[in-house]
Order: sequence, then C-alpha cells, then structure tokens
Amino acid sequence: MARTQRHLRAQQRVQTLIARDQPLEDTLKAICRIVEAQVPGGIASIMLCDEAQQRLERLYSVSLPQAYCEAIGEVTIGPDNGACGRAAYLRDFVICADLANDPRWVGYHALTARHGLRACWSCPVVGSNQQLLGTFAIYYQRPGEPARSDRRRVIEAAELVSLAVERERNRRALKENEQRYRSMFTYHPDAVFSLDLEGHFTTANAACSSVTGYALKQLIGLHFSKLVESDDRERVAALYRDADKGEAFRYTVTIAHREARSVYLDVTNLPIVVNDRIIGFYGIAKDMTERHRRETELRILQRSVEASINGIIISDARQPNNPIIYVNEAFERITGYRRDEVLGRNGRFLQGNDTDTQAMAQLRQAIAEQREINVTLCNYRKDGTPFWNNLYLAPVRDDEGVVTHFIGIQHDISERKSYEAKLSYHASHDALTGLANRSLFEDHLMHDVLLAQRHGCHLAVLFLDLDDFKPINDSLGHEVGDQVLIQAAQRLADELDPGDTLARFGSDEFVILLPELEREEDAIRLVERLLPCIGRPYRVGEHELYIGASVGIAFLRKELENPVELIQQADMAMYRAKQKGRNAWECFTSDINDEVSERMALRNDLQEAIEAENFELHYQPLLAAQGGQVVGFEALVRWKHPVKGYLSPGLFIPLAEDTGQIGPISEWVLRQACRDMCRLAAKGYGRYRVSVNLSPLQFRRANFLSNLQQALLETGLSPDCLELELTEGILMSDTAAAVETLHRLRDMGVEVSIDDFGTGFSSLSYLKQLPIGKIKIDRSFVRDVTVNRHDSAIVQGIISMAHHLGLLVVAEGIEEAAQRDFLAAHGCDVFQGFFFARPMPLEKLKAYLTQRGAVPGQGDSLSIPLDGEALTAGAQSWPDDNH
Ligand SMILES: Nc1nc2c(ncn2[C@@H]2O[C@@H]3COP(=O)(O)O[C@H]4[C@@H](O)[C@H](n5cnc6c(=O)[nH]c(N)nc65)O[C@@H]4COP(=O)(O)O[C@H]3[C@H]2O)c(=O)[nH]1
Repeated sequence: MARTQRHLRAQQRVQTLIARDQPLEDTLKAICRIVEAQVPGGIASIMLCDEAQQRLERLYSVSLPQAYCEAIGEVTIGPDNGACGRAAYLRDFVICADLANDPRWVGYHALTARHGLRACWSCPVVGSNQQLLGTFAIYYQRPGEPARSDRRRVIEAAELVSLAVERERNRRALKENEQRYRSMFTYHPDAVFSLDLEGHFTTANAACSSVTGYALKQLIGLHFSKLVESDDRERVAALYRDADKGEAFRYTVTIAHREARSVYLDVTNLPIVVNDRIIGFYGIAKDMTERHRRETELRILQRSVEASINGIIISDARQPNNPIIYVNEAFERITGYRRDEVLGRNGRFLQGNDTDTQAMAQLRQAIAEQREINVTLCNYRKDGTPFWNNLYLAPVRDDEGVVTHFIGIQHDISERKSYEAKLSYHASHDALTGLANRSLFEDHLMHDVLLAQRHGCHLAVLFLDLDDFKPINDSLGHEVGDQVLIQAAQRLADELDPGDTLARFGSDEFVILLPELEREEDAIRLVERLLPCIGRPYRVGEHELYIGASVGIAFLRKELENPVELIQQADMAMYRAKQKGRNAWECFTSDINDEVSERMALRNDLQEAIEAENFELHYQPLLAAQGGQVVGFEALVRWKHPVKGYLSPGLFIPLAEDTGQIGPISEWVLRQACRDMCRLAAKGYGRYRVSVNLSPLQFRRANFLSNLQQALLETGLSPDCLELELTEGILMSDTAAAVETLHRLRDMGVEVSIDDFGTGFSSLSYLKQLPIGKIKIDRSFVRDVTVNRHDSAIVQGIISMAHHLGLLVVAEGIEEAAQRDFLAAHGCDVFQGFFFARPMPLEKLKAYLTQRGAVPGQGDSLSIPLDGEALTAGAQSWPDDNH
C-alpha cells in the first residue's frame, strides 16, 4: 500500500514537473528515478527519436554509466538493433533477457559486458497521434525477464515519457509559432500595430515609430484618429464604424507625421477574433508617400503630355524600326492622323518630297548616337499639306542607362515660318507697290557700285519725286493716292531693264539704280522716256488724274567714298529739278551740294534761334476800307541771323515747315502776339484783333486747340482779339476734320480767315461750308489789279462771291493809291500793304497808333470795331502818302 502511494506521489511529482514546463531532461530523469525506485536493480534509460523517426538519438539516464551512454550514441531503428532499436521498429515491448547471447545485440556485446549489463527490456514511447517518440528501457546486471508488474511499470513510465515529450514538443511548437509571429511583427518593414475596439494603439512595431515620428511608448494608448489629417478623419471614422462586421478592410489615409509633414498610408485592417468575438484590429500600414507622390507626379505629367499644345510622340527604341507607341491629341490635331493610324509605325511617314535631307541626316545621326536633337523639318499632314515642324527628340534611358524609348516633341511653327517669310519680305519691300525698299536698294547699290568700280562701268542713281501728288492724296483720299502710286510704280518698272533696281523710298519718291550703263547719256535718255510716261493720265474710279515728276540724277564718280552718297546726290539734284519747275530733271553737280550744305547750316542756326527764342514779332496794320481806322494787325515773325542779319520769313518758314521746326516757332509767335496785344490794351492803346499765321503742321496737331486755349488763358487775351490765318492747303487735306476744328475755333470765339486766297488748288464752292469770317486776296492779284484785266476780273469775282457768302474781304500787298482806289471802288473791306504801313516792331506800332490818335494810358479808349458792319460805318479819311 505504502509502495503504491509512493508510486502515486512520484507520478504526481512528474506530472507537476510536466505541468510547470520544467526542462524536459529534468522530467525524463525524474521518470527514470521513479522507475528505478520501483524496479529494484533496474537501470532506466530513455531514448528519443529524430523527427524522421529513423534513429534514436538522445539518451537520458540517471544510472547508466556515462561512457556507455556515449558509446551507444545513436541507434538506428531496425529489427536487429538492440532492444530499443527493435522496440521502436516493432512499436512493441521487447525483452532481451540475455544480452551476451542475444543476436540483436551483436556489436554491443563487448560494450554491455564491459559495463556489466546483462538484460534489457524496452518499451516504445508513442504519442497521442500514434507517432513514435522514443523508447523507455530498463537494463539489468543479470539476465532475466520482467515480471508482469515490472512490465506494467515500464509501460507506465513510457506513457509518462510520452506525456512529457509531447508537452515539451507542444511548448516548443508554441514558442516557435510565437517567435515566428513576433518576427513577422517586429521585422515587418511596414507599420504593424493593433488597436483596441475603440481605436487605441495596443501594440506597434518599430516601423510605426518611423512612419509616424512618435516613439512607441507615445503611440501605445494613443487614439488612431489623432494621427489622421483632418480632411480624412470623417471618412476613416466611418470605416471603423462598420468594422464590427468582422471583415478585413483596406483604405488609404493621410496622417500627420510628428515633423509636420504628411504621410500617405495604405492601411489593411484585420479583426482580432478571440472566442468568436472581435476584440480589436490588427493593422498593417504601408508608407505610400513616395509612391503616391510619384503617382501624382506621373498623373500630372501624363495629363500635361495629353494636354500639351505640342505634338508628343513616344517610340520604342528596343523594337526594330523604332515603332511609335504613343501620340498625344496635339499630334492628332497637327498631323490629321488618328492615334490608331500611327501606332506601330516609324515616324518617318511624316516626311515627304520637300523634307530637308540635311535635317533628316542630322536626325538619323542623333538617333543612331542616342542623343537629343532639335531640328526643323518640313513634315506632311494626312491630307498632304506640308507644315513646319520644329522637332525636339530625346532618348529615354532606364536605370542601367540603356535607351528604351525616344520622345519627340513637335512644335508646328508653320505660322512663325510664314510670318518670318513675310517679315523678311516686308523688311526689304514696300508693302504698297511691292518694290524694293531703301534697305534692299542700298544692298543692291553696294553690290553694283563695287562691280561697276571693278569693271569700270557707268552707274547712275535716279531720284524721282512725283509732282502734284500730295493734293491728290489730300483731296481725294489715300485710297486714290495709293492707286496712283501703284500705277506710277508699274509704269516705271515697265521701262527698266531686268538688272536695274526700282525702289520706293517715301510716299511719292522712287529711286532707280542703273548699274550697267554703256554711256551716261543712256540714263538721261531713260529719264526723258520716264517723264512723259509718268505724265500720262491716271484713271482711278471715276477720276482722271494728272501728275508729273522731278528727277535727280547722280553718276558714279571716282571720288565717291560711300555708295549711299549717290542717293543723297540724286536727291539733291531732284530738289534742284523741282525748283526749276515741274516735270524736269537735273544732274548732280558739286554746287548743288553747296546749296544743300547751306540749307543744313541754316537749319542748325534756326534751331539755335528756337532754343534762345531769338525772334522778333512785327505788326502790320489792317485798315478799314471805308473810314481808314486801324482794325487790327497781322503778326509777322522776324529772325535776325547772327551773321546774315534779318532773314525773310519766306526763306526760313518753308525750311522750318520741312524740318518740323515750325512747331516751336508758331508757339512762340502765338504767345508773343497775345502778350503784345494785352500790353497794348493795358497801356491804353485800345483792344485790337491780331492775325497770326497758322502753319499746316500746327493746325493738324492733336493738341492744337488745347494749346491755343492754354495760350489765351496764360496771356489773358480775349479770344475775340485773335484771328488765325489759314492757307487753303490746310483745309484741303482731311477736310471733315479741318471743318470740325474751324467750328471749335468759332465756338471759342476765335476768328479765322483764309490767307493768300485765289492761289489754292480748289474751287470757291467749298467756302460756303466753312465757318470763317474773312478771306485775304493774294498779293499776286493785287499787284497788277489796275493793269491786268484778268487779275482785275478775278479780284472783282472774289469780292462779289465773298460778299454773297457774307464774308469780309481783305486785300494785302497794296502799294499804290490806284490799287487802293480800285479795291475800294469794288467793295473791298480791309486794306493791308506798304502803302499804308509796313510791318513794324511793337514800340514803333505804339508810336504809329499814337500818331493816329490813340491816347496811351486811357485803357480801352480807342475801341476798334471788330465786325463787318462797323467796318463800313465811319467816315473815309485815307492817308494819301504815308510811306
Ligand atoms: N511786296 C509787298 N509785301 C507786303 C506788302 N504788305 C505786306 N507785305 C508782306 O506780305 C506778307 C504777308 O504775309 P503772308 O502773306 O501771310 O506771308 C507770310 C507768311 O506766309 C509767312 N510768315 C510770316 N510770319 C509768319 C509766322 O509767324 N508764322 C507763319 N506760319 N508764317 C509766317 O511768311 C510770309 C512772308 O512774310 P513777310 O516777309 O513778313 O511778308 C508779309 C508782309 O511783309 C506790300 O505792300 N508789298
């Protein structure tokens, strides 16, 4: 009984060892001890088999000699391999009662004999699933067989061993499993974590830390949503609300890294199910930031390529013949080919007859050398029309540097090309006539002069200026003028030889280069043919028009320094021809040069005078025809040249008009006249109206009226004390605008008169539309009015017509009493001329007025009538001889 209890206690101890997961060796040895205690004389040993169950390899024993254990080593499982090898083989209890004579122990006889081992009983240790785990054996130092009780003990011990080994194996498998999972968790490159049902982190691997920037201990307990960027929070929260369905779910989310940058994650969530209950979630978060950035970048790039206004072609360099694998919409638009029509083809189908072979060779070379290139090619659209393609081609290399593709960017520069062609044409041609312009003419001149000098040929330049063209342009409009120019250009061209150059320089200036003259007279002969040619009538619409031309000729001379001088010389000669009268020609000589130089010098002197305001203003009185009162003055500018003394305005005013210097001169005259009139009034000489000559340039200026108003304001002169004298020519160009300006002047209260009347181009009928008060009969009619019946008829006609239109008539240039009497008799209203008074400076004018009864110091006492009615009032008291 006591033995049984001891046995039970011993078994319990072993089971406790097993339950507490004590090391297997300790447990096995404890089992050995129990058995040895129960089987007197028995030496217990346990062998465990390998995984393949072929060998028994580990031997555990408390009492077997160490040397024996070492000598046994491993035992192959087999029917003749000792008690244990056979028991394992048969999976049955094996009794070897006399080892020394047992054939199954052959090979071990000496060993057993040495250690005094004589019998051995072995029982297989089999696992719960009938798997062989090892053997349990009892050795005896005397031969013998086990009693039934011994046999039972051994079997019980084998069962205990089975329990311990299985337990150990399970524990090991569990541990391995756990390690496996832990490794997966720890070493997973992605962030792996678990969340409780509320979403708090319960575990997190190291990658979580690097993805979020937070230390693991900061993460544990933190709510997952705290990391999620605000835009994504609601969406992710909604996903978690459905998570209790127990399914895995996957989503992308942007979280805020601790270093304030966004991290884009691809998260897979799996439920943690324990006992059929979800207790939380595992999460695996892949950092997709870089990939997301690349994908976004790629998407944008792809979109840019799609949307590019340039055609884009990608070809596969790894396939023979470099087939196109992609074209964008712009390519389809530019070429007219649909994508499916070009994929798989080589891009050379865009070339055609006019494709520049040199550019093609360059392109091929670049492809062969696998380098980028930019070439401009003439390509062909699907409909056969050509277009200019500025192609940029570049190789695309993979990571190893191997060229995998070529990308071509097409830029359709057809418009630019045609624009460039137009530009280059316009840069060298006159747009209206299509003739060469100055720049092209000069190029030809340089070239032809060089040749002529080399071969000793005669060469001439003709400068041709149309006469009377400007009035046509001004009165009939530019369109008519343009037609005349085109026809004139054609007539000139028809007369020239192919080697000659005909150019248009200015509005009505043509220049001709005759490079291959046999004799100089040939040039003159040509000019004599050209003049009548130009003089033939021009038909434009319903108009038949006549013009002439003045031509200057310059011949190539040895002393010529710069070919361009020939143009200047011909121009100067033309100027001289113009002075001679219309339809004339003149050859350049050195004295013409002197004249031009003099003009240049005068221009410079005039400029200095303008800057120094070195002018004087003289006033010539205007007198009422009936009564003889002074009704106003004409202001006439005077320039005292530092060397040449007083110069006639007839000399420098035309020059100033040519050079534009008339602008500042006119400004000065206007202001000075206004100021002087104010002074006269202030000193008591009375209020007078002053007539100021207006230059065409001044009248046409955009700010003419505002300048005038400013001058009146600044000087304080009342507008009704100012009269502007215009020539007919001013009114002829852009008549509508001129009439409008006259109305504005009238509105301002400024009087307007037409100067030099009768010399103009047009008829008198236009006068009735004009808001003017007076006309001045030109001096040339007055001069011979008493002796020339034509002039006297013209003057009478002008006076009668003007009166019918309600206009006053002024006669200028009266030098004799007879002229005065004639004009008075025929109703002329106002007189002006040396017969009455010469133009005089202000001081002299004051004396003149005083002499005629003006009382200085009494303000407006001498009130001069300013209107027509008043002019005819008063008594007649003419000075007969005042000069
Ligand atoms: N032979 C002769 N001549 C007489 C007689 N009475 C007046 N004259 C001259 O006739 C010209 C009248 O001026 P105009 O026809 O407007 O002709 C003016 C006018 O067109 C222009 N001019 C003069 N001053 C100015 C000015 O300030 N501005 C503008 N734009 N032109 C001016 O210069 C032209 C010539 O001016 P002036 O030499 O001062 O010549 C003045 C005057 O001195 C006479 O009885 N006999």
